[in-house]
Amino acid sequence: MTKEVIVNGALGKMGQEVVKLLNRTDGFKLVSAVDKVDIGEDIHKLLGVSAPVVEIESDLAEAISKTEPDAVVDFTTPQVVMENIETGLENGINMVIGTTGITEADIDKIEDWTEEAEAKVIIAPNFAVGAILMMKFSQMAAKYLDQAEIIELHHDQKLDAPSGTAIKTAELINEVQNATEKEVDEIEKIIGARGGEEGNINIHSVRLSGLVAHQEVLFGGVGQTLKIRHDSINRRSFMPGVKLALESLDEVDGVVYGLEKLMEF
Ligand SMILES: NC(=O)C1=CN([C@@H]2O[C@H](COP(=O)(O)OP(=O)(O)OC[C@H]3O[C@@H](n4cnc5c(N)ncnc54)[C@H](OP(=O)(O)O)[C@@H]3O)[C@@H](O)[C@H]2O)C=CC1
Ligand SMILES: O=C(O)C1=N[C@H](C(=O)O)C[C@H](O)C1
Repeated sequence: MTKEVIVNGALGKMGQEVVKLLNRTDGFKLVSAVDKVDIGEDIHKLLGVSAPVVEIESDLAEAISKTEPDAVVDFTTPQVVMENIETGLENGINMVIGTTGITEADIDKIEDWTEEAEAKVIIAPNFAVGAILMMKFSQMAAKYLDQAEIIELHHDQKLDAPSGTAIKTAELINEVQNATEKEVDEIEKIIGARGGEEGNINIHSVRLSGLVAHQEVLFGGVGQTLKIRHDSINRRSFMPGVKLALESLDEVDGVVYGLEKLMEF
């Protein structure tokens, strides 16, 4: 059966890719596109996609009530993502969330909402399979190497820092690493030079035009270092993960946090 999908943030960098994914993939149909500008315009025409007209809507709740979709895919902003999830779930709609900025406390809240709504939510800070492997390998390495720092590098239009992927990676490392106390009293001569801290892990955020989404996890041990790096060189890298999440909605319950939960290891 064809899955009918709304893309929220459809004019954004990721939203556009998802619209194209739905168009080229059998079994999926875009039924509405929601964003803040170009309201009433045909999203397919704007993106140069040859497909039936789908007008851009300004309001997610209205788009849901007009189209009654099987799922909403959300790539908007950390500021509005919780409101969007609440709107989707209030209407009993399953959601696939790529937008970052969702905290552990937010997940507790979303779990409550899904129970009330009897709907499901899949949240993935990163939909690129290679990035999932980078996080998994980092967690494996952290059992054996006691020190780690993360450098995440992104395009200069990214609003949030550090990236959702870096936070999730630090959480995974913190779960298993035997953190050692720092042996020196550091003096930070320029504030922020040592990056931000998530648990025991320092995270450094680089923003430059020319970049897409990249991350290095650096480990240190006695007399050795290990570097694990992933590069998304374009946004199509995230699409197999988005497709997997949409396909998995029928099989999951409640809230799933992390694409790795849908993969076999
Ligand atoms: N999980 C993953 O694999 C990935 C996650 N991301 C995350 O996805 C999010 C979006 O990234 P990206 O596409 O690069 O960002 P963009 O800024 O390119 O796109 C966001 C879009 O959402 C629109 N928007 C903002 N508020 C609303 C709203 N209330 N309702 C509907 N649309 C809205 C924006 O409009 P306007 O510009 O006018 O504000 C914009 O068109 C970020 O959090 C990013 O970190 C990104 C890549 C991969
Ligand atoms: O904003 C982006 O571009 C990305 N955001 C996600 C994040 O914050 O981790 C995923 C990926 O890194 C691209």
